[in-house]
Amino acid sequence: MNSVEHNDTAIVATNLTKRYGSGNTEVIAMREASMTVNAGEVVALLGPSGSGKSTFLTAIGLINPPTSGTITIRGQMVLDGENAQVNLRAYRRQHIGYVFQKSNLIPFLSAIENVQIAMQLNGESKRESHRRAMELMDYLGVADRAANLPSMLSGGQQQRVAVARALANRPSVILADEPTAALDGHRGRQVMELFAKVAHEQGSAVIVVTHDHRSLDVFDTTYEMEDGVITQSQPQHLANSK
Ligand SMILES: Nc1ncnc2c1ncn2[C@@H]1O[C@H](COP(=O)(O)OP(=O)(O)OP(=O)(O)O)[C@@H](O)[C@H]1O
Repeated sequence: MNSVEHNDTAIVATNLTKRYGSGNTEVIAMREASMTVNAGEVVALLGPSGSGKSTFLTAIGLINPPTSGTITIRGQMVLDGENAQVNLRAYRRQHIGYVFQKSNLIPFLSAIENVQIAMQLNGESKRESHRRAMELMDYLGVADRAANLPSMLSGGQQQRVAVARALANRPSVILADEPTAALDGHRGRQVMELFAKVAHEQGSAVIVVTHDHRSLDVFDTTYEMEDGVITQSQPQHLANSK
């Protein structure tokens, strides 16, 4: 058990700053960006292209550490600036589900094997991982493509398999970078609703970077990023009640 049963704060990002390059070519992609997400909360992060959203998400996902600032997940500090406080690879595999802008499926594995492997790496049996992968793919409307290689699926289908893979280990943190960009409006909304359902039912903390303003009512909280700075927008339920 982790050390946090008493505390429902899932993610605390404090004053994250990220500098790429140096001297003339230095880019400050995040400036003292902070965000707290509770277990069971689903959050949208909006902002123009280049504002730093992917940089923020990959920092929380323990893929691209910040230059400075701290990230605490489930009560445990995992990154202090660039310094790892845990085994990042193992931590990521167990606790974080990540959906990238592109699906990043393994090209030589079938769709269902791509979902199963996430569970098998965590020690799940072949049989149980197959059962859960099928259940998730069914839920996402791609069960009939289970045996196909990613190259035989449409972009939207590949992305739905990637969402299934991210949910497979019931992670406590789910991060998605424009997961619905390749989907039509209806499917896109379904995926957003699925994230909200997983957050509310499973207690995961979910952050979704999105440009899709049509589905914002699905989210508990909306943040905006501009020039590397994050601000919280008006709480969604208040905006909706106008
Ligand atoms: N590896 C890198 N090296 C140098 N600069 C980078 C790197 N990655 C991102 N940047 C710069 O950091 C800034 C923030 O980029 P980031 O990808 O985080 O923005 P974004 O809001 O996710 O954009 P988009 O919506 O277009 O995906 C941009 O100015 C970008 O050019």
